[in-house]
Amino acid sequence: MATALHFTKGHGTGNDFVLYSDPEGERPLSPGQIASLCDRHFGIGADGVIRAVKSKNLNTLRSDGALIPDPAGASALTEDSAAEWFMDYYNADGSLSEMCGNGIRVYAKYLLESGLAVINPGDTMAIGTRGGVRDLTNSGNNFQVDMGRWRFDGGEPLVRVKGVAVQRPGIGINVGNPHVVVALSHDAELDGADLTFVPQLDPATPEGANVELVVMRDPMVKDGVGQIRMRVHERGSGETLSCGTGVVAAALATRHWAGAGAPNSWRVEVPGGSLAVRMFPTEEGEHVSLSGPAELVFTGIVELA
Ligand SMILES: N[C@@H](CCC[C@H](N)C(=O)O)C(=O)O
Repeated sequence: MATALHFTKGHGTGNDFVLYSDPEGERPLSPGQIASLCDRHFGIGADGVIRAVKSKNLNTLRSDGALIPDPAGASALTEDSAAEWFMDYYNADGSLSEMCGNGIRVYAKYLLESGLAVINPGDTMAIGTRGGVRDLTNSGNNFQVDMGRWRFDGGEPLVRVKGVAVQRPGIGINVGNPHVVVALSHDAELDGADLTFVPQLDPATPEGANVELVVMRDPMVKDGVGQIRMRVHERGSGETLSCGTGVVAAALATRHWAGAGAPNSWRVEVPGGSLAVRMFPTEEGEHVSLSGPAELVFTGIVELA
């Protein structure tokens, strides 16, 4: 039986999402339904699906159709009791991801515009994710996300990318979700990469990884801000026009490669626009933030099988 789903389409620097509201946790979708919604020919078309659900009601749909509570919701509330809303994020192939840096800004805008939450300019709101609670600040026309602690993770696998002549060493960085960042030599090499194929990692990681290809701008630092260009192959979604967590991982990797004296503010250009990254000290160690636009484009109703 087909049922109707009210949705909103949104994007952050061209990384696009289907968002829908399910505060009580009555409508989690199956991986097949998510893949159908994201299909660019037979569905709405998107890089991912975001379900707006209250943290206390977070659940998942088992393959036999049973709804089971997801402990990530309770964990979010334990971490921060203010994290009333949870970003339940799925890639275009229906797989789960822990975190989405563009999606969370679009999600905040969706909560705001649909009257589900109030985030006045200058206000900060805590949102639960499977990668931990994230604080979002409404800075007027943009949103800034405190992406929290980050870590080197996953070693330095060799990365083979179609269209790039030789294998390159990457660097594994986790910002809630897993990334491998690879430095390329120049713009032509970045433009020549064929990201319709999944980059091959050696050794492969069981949970997979998002792979970012990066080129430093010339000069690499302008007015105290580091500048890089990036393309990305997202786990579960393929090449996208932007990836917020990938942008953060790329800035962290480039600062690491640049060594002592490298800046803590970065501007990262992606095919869909540009995003700002800032590393800053906190009592619990260094945090990193991501700032950029969030747009809601249209709403609609879709019939779900
Ligand atoms: N587009 C996102 C990342 C989405 C999840 C990613 N594909 C994964 O599987 O970890 C972003 O803006 O961060």
